[in-house]
Amino acid sequence: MHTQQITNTIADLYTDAKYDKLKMIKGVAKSAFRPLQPKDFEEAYLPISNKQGIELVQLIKQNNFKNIVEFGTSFGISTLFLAQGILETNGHVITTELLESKAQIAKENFKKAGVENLIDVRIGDALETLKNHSEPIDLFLLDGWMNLYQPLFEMLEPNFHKNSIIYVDNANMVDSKKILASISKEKYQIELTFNSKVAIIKL
Ligand SMILES: C[S@@+](CC[C@H](N)C(=O)[O-])C[C@H]1O[C@@H](n2cnc3c(N)ncnc32)[C@H](O)[C@@H]1O
Repeated sequence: MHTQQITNTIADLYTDAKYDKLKMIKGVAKSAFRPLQPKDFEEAYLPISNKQGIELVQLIKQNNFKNIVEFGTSFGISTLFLAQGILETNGHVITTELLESKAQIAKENFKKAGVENLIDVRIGDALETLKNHSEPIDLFLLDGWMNLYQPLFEMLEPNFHKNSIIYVDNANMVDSKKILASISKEKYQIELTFNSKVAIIKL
C-alpha cells in the first residue's frame, strides 16, 4: 500500500520536474554577475535520476540500512526513494533543506506518499541542522550544494561505521572532486558509477 503510494508520488514529481530546464535557465540568468546561489533554483527539482533512486533503494535493502541522512531535500524525490528503502528495514530518514519554501513542499509530498512519520525534515543550512548529530549513519546521501560536501563529510565522519556508505551525487563536478581527493585512501574506498556522476565511498 505505502510502496504504491510512494511510487505514484515519485512519478507525479518526475512529471513536474520536466520543466526544470527552463527554470534552471532562469536561475542561471539571475546570477549573471555573481556566483549561483540555492535561491536561484528555488523552483527547480534538480533530482537524482530514477535509476539512481532504484539503486539507493537496493543499497538500503541489501545492507539492511536503518539510519539515513540526506543533504539536499529539494522537493523530496530522492527522499521518497530513501523512504521506500527504509520501509522494509524499519529505518528512518533525516533530510535537510536550506530553503523553507522547498522544504514545506517536500513535507506535503511526504504526506501524499504516506511516509511523513518516517522522515525528519530539518530546515536551514546543513552545517547547522546536522551539527549535533550523534547517531551512527548507515547511508549518507550528499546531493546539495557541492562546496559543502567536504565540510559536512568531515563534520559527520565520527558517525560513520565500518559498513557505512557515503553516496556522492555529481561526483564529476569540481567541488565534489575536492572531497574525493581529500579523503584518506587508506581508510576509504571510492567506486565511481553512472559514468562517474556518482561516487560511492565505503570504509
Ligand atoms: C540537487 S538539489 C537536491 C535534489 C534532491 N536530492 C532530489 O534528488 O530530489 C540540492 C538542494 O540542496 C539545497 N541546499 C543548498 N545548500 C544547502 C545548505 N547549505 N543546506 C541545506 N540544503 C542546501 C538546495 O536548496 C537544493 O534544493
